[in-house]
Amino acid sequence: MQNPLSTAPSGDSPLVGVLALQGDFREHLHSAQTLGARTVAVRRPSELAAVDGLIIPGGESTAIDKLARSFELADPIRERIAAGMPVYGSCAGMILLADRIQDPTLDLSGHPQETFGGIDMTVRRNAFGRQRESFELDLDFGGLEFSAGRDGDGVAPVHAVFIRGPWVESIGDGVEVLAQLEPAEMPAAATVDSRARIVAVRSGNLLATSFHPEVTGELRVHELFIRMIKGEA
Ligand SMILES: NC(=O)CC[C@H](N)C(=O)O
Repeated sequence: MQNPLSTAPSGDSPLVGVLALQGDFREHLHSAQTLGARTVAVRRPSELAAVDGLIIPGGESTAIDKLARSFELADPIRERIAAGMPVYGSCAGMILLADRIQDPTLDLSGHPQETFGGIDMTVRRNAFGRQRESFELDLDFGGLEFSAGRDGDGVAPVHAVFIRGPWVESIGDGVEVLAQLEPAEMPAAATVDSRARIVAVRSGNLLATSFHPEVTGELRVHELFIRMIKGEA
Protein backbone atom coordinates (compact mmCIF):
# COMPACT_ATOMS: atom_id res chain seq x y z
CA MET A 1 0.00 0.00 0.00
CA GLN A 2 1.22 3.48 -0.82
CA ASN A 3 2.10 5.39 2.34
CA PRO A 4 -0.05 8.55 2.01
CA LEU A 5 2.33 10.65 4.10
CA SER A 6 5.38 9.88 1.96
CA THR A 7 6.61 12.33 -0.60
CA ALA A 8 8.05 11.34 -3.95
CA PRO A 9 11.83 10.90 -4.23
CA SER A 10 13.64 13.91 -5.59
CA GLY A 11 17.34 14.25 -6.22
CA ASP A 12 19.72 13.35 -3.42
CA SER A 13 17.83 14.97 -0.54
CA PRO A 14 17.90 12.77 2.56
CA LEU A 15 14.94 10.59 3.48
CA VAL A 16 13.64 11.91 6.80
CA GLY A 17 11.40 9.56 8.73
CA VAL A 18 8.93 10.79 11.32
CA LEU A 19 7.79 8.26 13.90
CA ALA A 20 4.03 8.31 13.30
CA LEU A 21 2.53 6.24 16.11
CA GLN A 22 1.05 9.09 18.18
CA GLY A 23 1.50 12.83 18.61
CA ASP A 24 2.11 15.71 16.23
CA PHE A 25 3.97 13.81 13.50
CA ARG A 26 2.07 15.61 10.70
CA GLU A 27 3.54 18.95 11.76
CA HIS A 28 7.07 17.51 11.68
CA LEU A 29 6.46 15.98 8.24
CA HIS A 30 5.29 19.38 7.05
CA SER A 31 8.38 21.18 8.45
CA ALA A 32 10.77 18.70 6.81
CA GLN A 33 8.87 18.84 3.52
CA THR A 34 8.93 22.65 3.56
CA LEU A 35 12.74 22.38 3.74
CA GLY A 36 12.75 20.16 0.64
CA ALA A 37 13.47 16.86 2.37
CA ARG A 38 11.90 13.62 1.25
CA THR A 39 9.76 12.29 4.10
CA VAL A 40 8.15 9.10 5.25
CA ALA A 41 5.79 8.42 8.14
CA VAL A 42 7.38 5.51 10.02
CA ARG A 43 5.10 2.84 11.45
CA ARG A 44 6.89 -0.35 10.39
CA PRO A 45 10.43 -1.70 10.71
CA SER A 46 10.78 -1.74 6.89
CA GLU A 47 10.01 2.01 6.76
CA LEU A 48 12.52 2.69 9.53
CA ALA A 49 15.19 0.70 7.70
CA ALA A 50 14.97 3.06 4.70
CA VAL A 51 15.39 6.40 6.46
CA ASP A 52 18.55 8.52 6.76
CA GLY A 53 17.33 10.19 9.96
CA LEU A 54 14.33 9.99 12.28
CA ILE A 55 12.19 12.60 14.06
CA ILE A 56 10.35 11.57 17.22
CA PRO A 57 7.42 13.97 17.66
CA GLY A 58 5.77 15.58 20.64
CA GLY A 59 2.82 13.76 22.14
CA GLU A 60 2.72 11.40 25.07
CA SER A 61 5.94 9.53 25.77
CA THR A 62 4.19 6.66 27.57
CA ALA A 63 1.90 6.07 24.58
CA ILE A 64 4.74 6.30 22.03
CA ASP A 65 6.82 3.89 24.15
CA LYS A 66 4.00 1.31 24.33
CA LEU A 67 3.10 1.60 20.65
CA ALA A 68 6.75 1.40 19.55
CA ARG A 69 7.12 -1.85 21.45
CA SER A 70 3.91 -3.35 20.06
CA PHE A 71 4.76 -2.23 16.49
CA GLU A 72 8.19 -3.91 16.94
CA LEU A 73 9.95 -0.63 16.34
CA ALA A 74 11.56 -0.03 19.74
CA ASP A 75 14.52 -2.38 19.38
CA PRO A 76 15.19 -1.47 15.72
CA ILE A 77 15.19 2.22 16.72
CA ARG A 78 17.68 1.48 19.53
CA GLU A 79 19.87 -0.41 17.06
CA ARG A 80 19.81 2.43 14.53
CA ILE A 81 20.64 4.96 17.28
CA ALA A 82 23.57 2.80 18.38
CA ALA A 83 24.71 2.63 14.75
CA GLY A 84 24.77 6.46 14.52
CA MET A 85 21.49 7.36 12.81
CA PRO A 86 20.68 11.06 13.36
CA VAL A 87 17.55 11.47 15.49
CA TYR A 88 15.70 14.62 16.57
CA GLY A 89 13.17 14.44 19.40
CA SER A 90 10.82 17.27 20.41
CA CYS A 91 9.14 17.23 23.83
CA ALA A 92 7.90 13.60 24.23
CA GLY A 93 10.60 12.82 21.64
CA MET A 94 13.22 14.38 23.95
CA ILE A 95 12.01 12.11 26.77
CA LEU A 96 12.31 9.07 24.51
CA LEU A 97 15.93 9.96 23.65
CA ALA A 98 16.94 10.31 27.30
CA ASP A 99 18.91 7.53 28.96
CA ARG A 100 17.04 8.25 32.21
CA ILE A 101 13.64 9.64 33.31
CA GLN A 102 13.49 11.23 36.75
CA ASP A 103 9.81 10.44 37.28
CA PRO A 104 8.78 7.60 34.94
CA THR A 105 5.13 6.58 34.80
CA LEU A 106 4.47 3.00 35.90
CA ASP A 107 2.08 0.78 33.97
CA LEU A 108 -0.59 -1.34 35.69
CA SER A 109 1.94 -4.07 36.50
CA GLY A 110 4.37 -1.55 37.99
CA HIS A 111 6.73 -1.58 35.00
CA PRO A 112 8.26 1.88 34.40
CA GLN A 113 7.89 3.49 30.98
CA GLU A 114 10.91 2.85 28.76
CA THR A 115 12.91 5.11 26.47
CA PHE A 116 14.95 4.42 23.36
CA GLY A 117 17.80 6.28 25.03
CA GLY A 118 20.99 7.49 23.42
CA ILE A 119 21.55 10.83 25.14
CA ASP A 120 23.36 10.62 28.48
CA MET A 121 20.85 12.77 30.37
CA THR A 122 18.08 12.62 32.95
CA VAL A 123 14.83 14.37 32.05
CA ARG A 124 11.98 15.48 34.27
CA ARG A 125 8.57 15.12 32.61
CA ASN A 126 5.97 17.91 32.80
CA ALA A 127 8.64 19.97 34.54
CA PHE A 128 7.12 23.35 33.71
CA GLY A 129 3.63 22.44 34.94
CA ARG A 130 0.43 21.24 33.40
CA GLN A 131 -1.36 22.14 30.16
CA ARG A 132 -2.63 25.49 31.47
CA GLU A 133 0.96 26.50 32.24
CA SER A 134 1.86 26.20 28.52
CA PHE A 135 3.94 29.17 27.49
CA GLU A 136 5.93 30.67 24.62
CA LEU A 137 9.05 32.76 24.44
CA ASP A 138 12.02 33.70 22.26
CA LEU A 139 15.12 31.71 23.06
CA ASP A 140 18.82 31.96 22.21
CA PHE A 141 19.69 28.67 20.54
CA GLY A 142 23.20 27.42 19.79
CA GLY A 143 24.16 25.73 16.55
CA LEU A 144 22.13 27.94 14.21
CA GLU A 145 25.07 30.03 13.02
CA PHE A 146 24.27 28.99 9.43
CA SER A 147 21.20 31.25 9.66
CA ALA A 148 23.12 34.35 10.78
CA GLY A 149 22.51 37.40 8.67
CA ARG A 150 19.31 36.16 7.04
CA ASP A 151 17.09 38.46 9.09
CA GLY A 152 19.66 40.98 10.24
CA ASP A 153 23.15 40.70 11.61
CA GLY A 154 23.12 37.81 14.06
CA VAL A 155 21.21 34.62 14.72
CA ALA A 156 17.58 35.50 15.42
CA PRO A 157 16.13 33.88 18.56
CA VAL A 158 13.98 30.77 18.23
CA HIS A 159 10.29 31.16 19.06
CA ALA A 160 9.65 28.26 21.43
CA VAL A 161 6.29 26.82 22.49
CA PHE A 162 6.29 24.70 25.65
CA ILE A 163 3.33 22.31 26.15
CA ARG A 164 3.77 20.10 29.23
CA GLY A 165 7.40 19.80 28.20
CA PRO A 166 10.26 18.18 30.08
CA TRP A 167 13.42 19.88 31.19
CA VAL A 168 16.83 18.27 31.34
CA GLU A 169 17.71 17.69 34.96
CA SER A 170 21.32 16.62 34.36
CA ILE A 171 23.68 15.76 31.51
CA GLY A 172 26.74 13.58 31.14
CA ASP A 173 30.02 14.36 29.40
CA GLY A 174 29.67 14.83 25.68
CA VAL A 175 26.21 16.40 25.84
CA GLU A 176 26.18 19.95 24.49
CA VAL A 177 23.64 22.46 25.85
CA LEU A 178 22.01 24.40 23.00
CA ALA A 179 19.42 26.36 24.98
CA GLN A 180 18.35 26.99 28.54
CA LEU A 181 15.74 28.98 30.42
CA GLU A 182 16.44 31.36 33.26
CA PRO A 183 14.06 31.17 36.23
CA ALA A 184 12.50 34.53 35.26
CA GLU A 185 11.55 33.04 31.87
CA MET A 186 9.59 30.11 33.36
CA PRO A 187 6.02 29.94 34.66
CA ALA A 188 6.06 30.87 38.36
CA ALA A 189 4.98 27.34 39.33
CA ALA A 190 8.17 25.90 37.82
CA THR A 191 10.67 28.12 39.58
CA VAL A 192 11.51 25.86 42.50
CA ASP A 193 15.01 27.31 42.79
CA SER A 194 17.31 29.77 41.07
CA ARG A 195 18.77 27.32 38.54
CA ALA A 196 18.57 27.81 34.80
CA ARG A 197 17.04 24.75 33.11
CA ILE A 198 18.34 23.04 29.98
CA VAL A 199 15.74 22.82 27.20
CA ALA A 200 17.78 21.84 24.13
CA VAL A 201 20.77 19.51 23.74
CA ARG A 202 22.88 17.81 21.16
CA SER A 203 24.90 14.65 21.68
CA GLY A 204 26.69 13.44 18.55
CA ASN A 205 23.96 12.74 16.00
CA LEU A 206 21.14 13.14 18.51
CA LEU A 207 19.25 16.43 18.94
CA ALA A 208 16.46 17.12 21.44
CA THR A 209 14.30 20.09 22.41
CA SER A 210 11.77 20.45 25.27
CA PHE A 211 9.66 22.63 23.02
CA HIS A 212 7.86 22.36 19.68
CA PRO A 213 9.39 24.24 16.73
CA GLU A 214 7.09 22.22 14.47
CA VAL A 215 4.01 24.19 15.57
CA THR A 216 5.34 27.71 15.06
CA GLY A 217 6.70 27.78 11.52
CA GLU A 218 10.23 27.98 13.00
CA LEU A 219 12.19 25.87 10.53
CA ARG A 220 15.79 26.34 11.68
CA VAL A 221 15.83 23.50 14.22
CA HIS A 222 14.68 21.12 11.47
CA GLU A 223 17.20 22.72 9.13
CA LEU A 224 19.96 22.03 11.67
CA PHE A 225 18.76 18.43 11.89
CA ILE A 226 18.77 17.97 8.11
CA ARG A 227 22.29 19.43 8.04
CA MET A 228 23.25 16.83 10.68
CA ILE A 229 21.84 14.07 8.45
CA LYS A 230 23.86 15.40 5.50
CA GLY A 231 26.99 15.57 7.67
CA GLU A 232 27.12 19.37 7.34
CA ALA A 233 26.61 20.15 11.04
N1 LIG B 1 3.91 18.04 24.34
C1 LIG B 1 4.51 16.95 24.73
O1 LIG B 1 5.14 16.22 23.95
C2 LIG B 1 4.30 16.60 26.17
C3 LIG B 1 5.11 15.43 26.66
C4 LIG B 1 4.36 14.69 27.75
N2 LIG B 1 4.21 15.51 28.94
C5 LIG B 1 5.09 13.40 28.09
O2 LIG B 1 5.53 13.21 29.16
O3 LIG B 1 5.19 12.55 27.23
